[in-house]
This record gives sequence, C-alpha cells and structure tokens, in this order.
Amino acid sequence: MKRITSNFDTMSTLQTGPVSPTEMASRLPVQLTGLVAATFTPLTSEGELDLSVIGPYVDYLAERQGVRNIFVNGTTGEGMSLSVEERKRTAEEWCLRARGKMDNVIVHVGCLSIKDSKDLAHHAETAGADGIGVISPSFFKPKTADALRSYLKEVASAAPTLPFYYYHIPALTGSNLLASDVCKGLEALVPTFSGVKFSGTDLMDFGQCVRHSQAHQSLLYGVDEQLLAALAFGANGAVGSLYNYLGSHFNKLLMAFAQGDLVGARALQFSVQDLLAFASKYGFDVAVNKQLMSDLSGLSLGPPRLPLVPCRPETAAAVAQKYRQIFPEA
Ligand SMILES: CC(=O)N[C@H](C=O)[C@@H](O)[C@H](O)[C@H](O)CO
Ligand SMILES: CC(=O)C(=O)O
Repeated sequence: MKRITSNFDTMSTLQTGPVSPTEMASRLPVQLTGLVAATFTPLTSEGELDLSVIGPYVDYLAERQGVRNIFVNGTTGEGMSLSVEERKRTAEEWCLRARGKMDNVIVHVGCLSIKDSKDLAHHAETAGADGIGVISPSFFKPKTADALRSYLKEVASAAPTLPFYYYHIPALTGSNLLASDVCKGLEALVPTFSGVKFSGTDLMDFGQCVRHSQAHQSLLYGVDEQLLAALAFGANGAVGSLYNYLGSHFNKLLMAFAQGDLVGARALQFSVQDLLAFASKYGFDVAVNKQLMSDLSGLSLGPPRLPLVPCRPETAAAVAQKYRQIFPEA
C-alpha cells in the first residue's frame, strides 16, 4: 500500500517555483486503474461485525479474482447502515489485512452529519487507507453544485494526505446534480481531488467528467453491467460489487478492450448482462448480492442489516446456479 502525497507536493511546488517536466512526472501519483471491488461487510448471524472474515476475503479477491483494489463501507458494504464506530473498526481491519496484498484500499466516509464524515476521513488517514470516497448527503440534499463542493471540501480537508474521490450515485442519494457540474473547479477547493466514482447511467455526464478531468485523476465507472460503454468514453477503471465474484471475467473484458477486440469485449459484457437480467427478476439488491457472494466464495458474510431484509436462500441459489451456467470456468 502506498500513501500518495506526491501530487499534493507538486501542487504546492507549482505555486512556489518551476519544476522540470521530468521531475513533475516522477512526482505525480500513480493513477488508479483497473478493477476495484466494492466489498460487503461481514456480519455474524446476530448482525454484529465479523472481522475474522476480512483476511480470507482479501485473499479470495487477490488470488481468485485478480482484484488489487477495494472500496470499503460503500453501498455494497452498507456503510450508511453501520455506526461510525463500526465503520472505523471495519476500515482498520481492511487496511490491516490488505497490507501487501492490495494496491489501494479506498474507504467510503460519507455520512449525513458532516462531523461524522470528517471524523471518518481523519480516521481513514490514520488507519493507513490509500484514499477516501464521499457521497452527497441525502436527507438534506445540497441544492447546488456549489453547496456540495463546499461540503466535499470540508470533509476532504480532514484527510489532507489522502487521494479524494467524489462518489456519484444519484439513484441512491436522490441528488439531481450532474457529476460534471460538481467536479467543475473542485481541484481548486480540494487539492487531493483524485477522481470520481461514477455510479450513474448518464453517459453524457460521465463523458463530460472525463473530458474535463486532469491527467492524474481517475474516472472509475460504477454500473458494472454497462462498463464497456464507459470504457469507450475513457473510464480508467471500475468500482463495483460484481468484481467480488466476476473479477477475473471483467479483467478479460478490460484486456479485450485494451487490445481493440470490441467483439470479444462485448461478448464478455453481454454474459454479465444475462446474469443481471436473470437476477433482477428476483429483485437483485445488496441483500441478494451479499448472499450470492457467500454462496459463490464460501465466505460467511452473514445477513444484511435492516432496513435490508435477508433474501430467501432459494433466490441466491437460483442466481448462483445461473452464474455457474454462464461462467463455467469461474
Ligand atoms: C447501486 C449499486 O449497488 N451499485 C453498484 C456500484 O455502485 C454496482 O456495482 C451494482 O451493484 C452493479 O452494477 C449491479 O447492478
Ligand atoms: C458498488 C459500489 O461501488 C459501492 O459499494 O459503493
């Protein structure tokens, strides 16, 4: 794991004196690329944290799925349903267990209270995270991009050495602000601004984020079933729940795309869509997804937390069967 401080040094140097292009390039952070698995939070059958599963979970992602980055305590991890204290304990465990095995641990720190978000941002920094992600508050929603930028600025300032990713997920936050508007001028307010996790379906908005991004920033797409379209628009990588159990498959898709094999990439994307089309008949949500991951990986992830309700075992089993039929090699 690496703490990226160099781009922020570069920025301050830029203001104080000239730097040669070679020196500049060597100081820029490594851009986050490839797959980032949005992890589930392991709970006991009583609904308490089960930190003992996190070590084996990291090994499963690294060894079985070829995934080298994780996004923890986000949507998939039910971060908003955990207490601040629980979020700190899980973040610490993920950072500890990922050491030497993952390239990046990004901790989602968004909360409804800005004080909690700042507390978690600061905590992520001390826990050794490689970055933080923040969603828009969703009860009192920011009415303007300006208001959201002010909020993000304040949260990011609590973790001044960590790359900061704006997490855009309008279907869940209920915010109607375009990500490309939110990101406008954000680097001036947030020196650590390193990219966007874009979990929306508006590809024009995504395209505008890419178009106006800077070279060191990472545009990470978050609707796994249509990643290929986002790659065409210039996505640098992807954050999502499906990379938990389809990481190797999606790595092939990334490879096919990089090699210009669009027909191959499309076939790989279509098989994922087939699985999702099947699963959505059962109301595919985090609860079903979590049980599916338990069934496929053998890790005991436990139930979801209320207000999500556990899925019926037959539902996850039916989706797992479909998965095995579509991806016999996985
Ligand atoms: C709403 C939601 O959970 N979105 C995830 C990421 O943001 C995705 O990874 C989806 O789980 C995935 O694309 C399946 O729809
Ligand atoms: C899916 C995703 O990116 C999240 O869990 O936040």
